[in-house]
Amino acid sequence: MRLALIAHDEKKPDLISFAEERQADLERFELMATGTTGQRLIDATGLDIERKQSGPLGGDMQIGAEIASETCDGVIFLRDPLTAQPHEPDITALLRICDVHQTPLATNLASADAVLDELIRQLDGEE
Ligand SMILES: O=C(CO)COP(=O)(O)O
Repeated sequence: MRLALIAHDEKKPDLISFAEERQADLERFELMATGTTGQRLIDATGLDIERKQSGPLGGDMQIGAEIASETCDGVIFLRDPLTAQPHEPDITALLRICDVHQTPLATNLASADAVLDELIRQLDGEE
């Protein structure tokens, strides 16, 4: 099962803490991330993560393409709701394509736990 991890700059510390707390669970997935998020997560946890471009350079669109291809099963995207992003259209497109494909999407820490728990439940059912 493939999971995407993304965080805006103000939320990267939260995502790193989440990944540290849930590292054993995350290791069960094929992970992908936008560029800077991925590097920060790798540095902090050593998780094996496929890094896409940085978000403003097209990383959100690359993850959107994975969702459109049905090669990404869930997204944890800790958005910063208080800071304008130069690539807002890409962010909107990513959220939209998740809805089009019924891809589980968490946009804050509380729902990140819920989405990860559900995907783990599905993984356990597959085994
Ligand atoms: O901007 C982002 C998502 O919209 C995240 O990109 P980075 O992980 O490269 O910072």
